[in-house]
Amino acid sequence: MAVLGAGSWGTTFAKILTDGGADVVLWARRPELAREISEARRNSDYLPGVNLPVGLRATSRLDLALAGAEMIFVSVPSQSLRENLNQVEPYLAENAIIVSLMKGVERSTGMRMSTVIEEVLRIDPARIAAISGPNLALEIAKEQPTGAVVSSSSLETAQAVAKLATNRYFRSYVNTDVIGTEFGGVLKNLIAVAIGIVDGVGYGENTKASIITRGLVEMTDFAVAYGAQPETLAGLAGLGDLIATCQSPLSRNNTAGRLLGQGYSINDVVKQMQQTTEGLASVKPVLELARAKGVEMPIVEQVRQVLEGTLNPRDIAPHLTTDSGEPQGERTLDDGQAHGGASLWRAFQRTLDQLRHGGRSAGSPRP
Ligand SMILES: NC(=O)C1=CN([C@@H]2O[C@H](COP(=O)(O)OP(=O)(O)OC[C@H]3O[C@@H](n4cnc5c(N)ncnc54)[C@H](O)[C@@H]3O)[C@@H](O)[C@H]2O)C=CC1
Ligand SMILES: O=C(CO)COP(=O)(O)O
Repeated sequence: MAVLGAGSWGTTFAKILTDGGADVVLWARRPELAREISEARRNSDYLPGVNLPVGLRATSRLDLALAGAEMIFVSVPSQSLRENLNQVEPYLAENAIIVSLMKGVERSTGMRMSTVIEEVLRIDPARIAAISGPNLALEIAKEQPTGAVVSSSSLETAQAVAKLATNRYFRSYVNTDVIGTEFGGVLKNLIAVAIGIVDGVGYGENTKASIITRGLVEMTDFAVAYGAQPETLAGLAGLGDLIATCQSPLSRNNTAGRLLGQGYSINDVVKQMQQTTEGLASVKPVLELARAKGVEMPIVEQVRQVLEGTLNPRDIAPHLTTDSGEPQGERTLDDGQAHGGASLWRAFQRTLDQLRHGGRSAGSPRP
């Protein structure tokens, strides 16, 4: 099988698969990195201090990496996925399964990674899977015990991938909620940026716990509006990843937020970040998708304002400080009474909206 992308997560995932007994070829863009991985068994820029398994091979030749590969795991920055898939297509084995390891949406279209894969490679969704969960690469590369979720519209595909992506320190669970699993990974990055900002400003645990909890509500309402199961957002791909990313200084999203909170401008932060920071590119498309479904995301909105320099990081809060201040329940559009009226009303509005627009929601980007 092949893993495409030899950054921190691609290399770590190649190790997970190899340690699980699979025969893996890792594709690196740069020949010198492929050489370092194959010969020195190291990827010193991305995973300092980690010894890679002896069986893991690396190459900078995409044709060699893909030759006969029945399963292809993709871990490149979300914004370059489309261009990479165009290069993959000529070498794709018939019936190969493609697995996304990425946690972003395409900025120009708002599409999830599995839908970009489906569109570019024109393959049956049953041959596509996505993996997500609390998976800080360096911790897993050091073989610290961890869980993740493999999701595919085909349970059989999810199970086949999960069997291979399991070893003594890594356990893969399965589900068929691809929307919830992918959006969980995308949205927790945005909340992690907010928590980084809070850390950078110097606020304490109450602010963080309030933002994490309110953030989970935003994540759940958003994902459910696009067809996800709420339970997925309460699982490893939602709450699990939210906890890991918000707590850890290893998180690039959290780190970027911290720098913003300390007063650096977005340009300075982008210059300082050496690795992929998906959250920074996802804010705008996520807010557009939220608007299309009438979902309120005050925390993500404040992250956008801090990124644009229109909100002082010290003013970040679990709620918009400019809102009416009217008492409300904890779910969005909820009046606080213990009934399902708010969500029923939302579902009704959504159905009406879709009927008006021939089955698609108004002006919605393609998630
Ligand atoms: N690092 C982590 O802990 C985890 C990362 N992810 C996700 O994995 C994806 C990849 O992230 P990382 O490996 O962490 O990023 P990274 O920044 O460590 O590595 C990205 C890799 O992609 C390569 N790359 C950059 N531009 C490219 C292009 N145009 N075409 C092909 N390759 C290109 C880089 O050379 C590098 O090897 C992201 O979507 C991230 O959210 C998911 C779970 C954990
Ligand atoms: O997705 C991750 C952990 O699950 C990695 O988070 P960062 O991209 O913020 O480093």
